[in-house]
Amino acid sequence: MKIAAIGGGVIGGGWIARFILNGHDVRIFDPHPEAERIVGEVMANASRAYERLFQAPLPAPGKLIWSASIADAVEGADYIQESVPERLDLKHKIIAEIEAAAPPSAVIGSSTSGFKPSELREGAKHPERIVVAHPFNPVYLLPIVEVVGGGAAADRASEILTSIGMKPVQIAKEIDAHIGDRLLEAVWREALWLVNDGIATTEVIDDIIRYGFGLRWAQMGLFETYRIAGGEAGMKHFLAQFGPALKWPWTKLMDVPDLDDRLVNMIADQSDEQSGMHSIRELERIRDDNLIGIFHALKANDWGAGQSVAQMENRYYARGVTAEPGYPLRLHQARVGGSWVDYNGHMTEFRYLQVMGDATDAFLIHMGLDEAYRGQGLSAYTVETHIRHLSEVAAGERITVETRLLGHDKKRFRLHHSLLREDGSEVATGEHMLVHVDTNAGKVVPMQDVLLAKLAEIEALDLATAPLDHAGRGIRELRATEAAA
Ligand SMILES: NC(=O)C1=CN([C@@H]2O[C@H](COP(=O)(O)OP(=O)(O)OC[C@H]3O[C@@H](n4cnc5c(N)ncnc54)[C@H](O)[C@@H]3O)[C@@H](O)[C@H]2O)C=CC1
Ligand SMILES: C[N+](C)(C)CC(=O)CC(=O)[O-]
Repeated sequence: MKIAAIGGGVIGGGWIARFILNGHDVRIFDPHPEAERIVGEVMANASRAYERLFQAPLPAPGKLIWSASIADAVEGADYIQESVPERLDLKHKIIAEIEAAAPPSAVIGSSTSGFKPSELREGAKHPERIVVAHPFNPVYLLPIVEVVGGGAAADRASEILTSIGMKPVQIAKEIDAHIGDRLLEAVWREALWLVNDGIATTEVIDDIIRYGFGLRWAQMGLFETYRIAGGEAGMKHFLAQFGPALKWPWTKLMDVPDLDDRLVNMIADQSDEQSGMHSIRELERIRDDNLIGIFHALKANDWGAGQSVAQMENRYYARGVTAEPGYPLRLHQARVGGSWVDYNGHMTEFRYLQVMGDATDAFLIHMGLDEAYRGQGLSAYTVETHIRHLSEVAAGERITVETRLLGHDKKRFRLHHSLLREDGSEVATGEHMLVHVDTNAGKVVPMQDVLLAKLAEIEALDLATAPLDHAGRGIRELRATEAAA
C-alpha cells in the first residue's frame, strides 16, 4: 500500500511515525526548511515508545521518502493524509494539488480539528473520496481517530487505519470540530477563564486534572464514570442529583476570555514556571512513558485502549514471528522498561518470566497454535518452569530470546529459552514444559496433526544442534559441607 503525507508538523510527524513503524513506506512533502530534522525527532521518540509499549516483535519499519512536491508525493498513492495548518483556504489549495496528481481511487484523509467534510470538499473533483480522519496527539500512541464523511472512502480509511492499530470511530453526521474537540474546547475555555479570573494557576488546574478525573478518563468515559457516581441507583439517580446544577452558574461555556497580551503572557509565564525546565522532546518522552504505563495496566485488565495494544500485538506476532531465519528460533525481543527494575538496580525476578512467557506465546503462534486454533477451545498451558538467572540486566537494555524445542510427544512439548543481551552474552535461561489442553473440558488432550507436524519439523532442527548441558536439571540440594561453610 502506498502512503503519502502532506505536512509533517506535530500531527503529520505522528502519522508518519505510525505508518512507518507499522511497516509502510511513506512519501512526504513539507516545505518547512527544518522538516527533516523535526520529523526525525518525532520518529526517534515514536520508535522509543513502540519498543517500550509492545512486547511482540515489531514489523520491519517502512522507509521515509522525501518528495520535492505534492505531485511527486501523491503519485500512485492509495492513501493520503493531509496535515497542513488549520486554514480552510490552505486545505482547499492542497486538496486541489493532491487531486491533480493522485489516482482517482486514492482516499484523502484530513487531520482537520474542526472543518466539516462538506467544507473540505468544496470545489473538489472527486469530493466523495475526501474524509476527515482526525487523530489525537500523539498520533503514534493514541488509537482513536474520528472518521467523518461516510461512504466507501470512510470505510476504506477505517480499514487502513485499523490495520495500523487505530480505533476509527465513524461519525455519521458532520458537525464543527467533530466530537472530541467539542468536549475538549468546553474544558479548555473554562480553564482559560479560571486563569484569567485569578482563581487558579495553570499548574493548579493541571494538578486537579492529573491527580483526579484525568486518571478516570483514561479508562472510562464520562457516562460510565457518572453511572458509577450515581451509586446503586445508577444514572437516573446521578441525573436527578446533579441535573439541576447544569443550570447553575458552574460554567461560562460560550463566553470566551479575550486572548489579549495580558492573558497570553500570564498563561505563557505560568506554563514556563510549571514546565519550562523540560524541552518539548523531553516532555514528549515523559508523556509517552506515562501513557505506556497506562496502556500496560489497561492491557493487563483487558480493558479500553489496552485492548487495542493487545490486538496489535496479536497482529505483530502473527506476521512477525517467522521474520528471523535460522535455529535456535529468534521470535521475541524485549526492551527492559524503567518500571522493570527493582531496588537492586536491575531487572526484577518476575520480569524474567514475563519475557520467557512472551517468547513462549510467540513460539505458540509460530507452531500454529494461534488465535484461530484457540478458537476451537484448544490451547497450551505451562505446567513446569525452571529459570536460571545468570547475570543482571539494566533498564533500557534490549533482550533477544533464542528458543529451542527440546522434545515433544502427542500431548506435551518442552521449550528452552535463552535470554541474550545485544553483545550476545546470556542473561538467563528458562526451561518450560507445556501441555496441550481442551480448555472447555479442562483436560490434557492430543494435539491436532497440523501442530504435531510443525513440532516434528522444529525438533529435527534441534536434533542437529549441540545438546544443552543444563537441560533437565532442577535446583540442586545444598551439600552439608557447603551449608556449614
Ligand atoms: N496539534 C494538535 O494537537 C492537533 C492538530 N490537528 C490538526 O492537524 C493539522 C496540522 O496541525 P499541526 O500538525 O498541529 O500543525 P503544525 O504547524 O505543527 O504542522 C503543519 C505542517 O504543515 C506544513 N505545511 C505548511 N504548508 C504546507 C504545504 N503547502 N504543503 C505541505 N506542508 C505544509 C508546515 O511546514 C508544518 O510542518 C491541522 O489541521 C490541525 O487542526 C489534529 C489533531 C491534533
Ligand atoms: C487543540 N486541537 C484542537 C488541535 C486538539 C485536537 O485536535 C486533538 C488533540 O490532540 O487534543
